Amino acid sequence: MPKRTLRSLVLERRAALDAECHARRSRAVQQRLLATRHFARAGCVGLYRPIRNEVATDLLCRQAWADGKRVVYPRVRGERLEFLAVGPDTGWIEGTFGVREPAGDERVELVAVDLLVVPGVVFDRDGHRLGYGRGYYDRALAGHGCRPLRVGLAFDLQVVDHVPREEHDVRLHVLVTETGVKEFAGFDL
Ligand SMILES: Nc1nc2c(c(=O)[nH]1)N(C=O)[C@@H](CNc1ccc(C(=O)N[C@@H](CCC(=O)O)C(=O)O)cc1)CN2
Ligand SMILES: Nc1ncnc2c1ncn2[C@@H]1O[C@H](COP(=O)(O)OP(=O)(O)OP(=O)(O)O)[C@@H](O)[C@H]1O
Repeated sequence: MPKRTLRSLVLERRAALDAECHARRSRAVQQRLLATRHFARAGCVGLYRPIRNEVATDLLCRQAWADGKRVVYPRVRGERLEFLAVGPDTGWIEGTFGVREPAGDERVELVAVDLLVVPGVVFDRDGHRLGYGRGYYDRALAGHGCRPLRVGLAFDLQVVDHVPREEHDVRLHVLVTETGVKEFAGFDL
């Protein structure tokens, strides 16, 4: 199935989740990640501010702060993503594509991030993902090797057998859904 068809099909499925179901499943996904050694070990965690029924990240953010971890969120700058440190008092402004972005100005280089939660629309069983088709995360992560650890968050309804792949696609190390944590082969975690 072409990327665009797959993307709109899954977006439609995800949009159909009602608020209660979305909240319950988001909690389950986040609790699974919170229970991993990956989260426990990370001193700096990158999150995203959800749009369009993406898995919520609020519990991850609160737990990270409670643990004294550093938390960063992305901001779109032209074709690039920047990551900014965020605390409980950070303000948010409406950025590109309707995503809220930190108002602060404390930039953190991606090499200083231990675990990056990567948003996406469709995910497959080998760690490939499809975003909204602008390539921001693929560009940001190109050439970064194993740091940061790339973790996808998804509802099971977003996972398919095979996502069409291209040369520039950056594979995830770990995918977390409400039913499990999958660590992909080929990485030494
Ligand atoms: N929550 C979240 N934050 C994120 C991303 C993301 O996927 N999710 N990004 C991941 O890159 C970056 C922002 N990039 C984005 C790119 C496109 C769209 C999007 O909804 N595109 C619409 C068209 C919107 C328009 O052109 O006005 C679409 O594809 O239909 C959203 C975010 C950084 N922050
Ligand atoms: N490493 C890269 N260098 C230059 N351009 C890139 C790179 N990675 C992706 N792109 C550009 O981004 C475009 C969109 O890529 P793709 O369809 O894989 O995005 P996506 O994974 O759905 O989106 P996103 O990463 O934003 O969530 C590609 O057509 C390509 O031109």
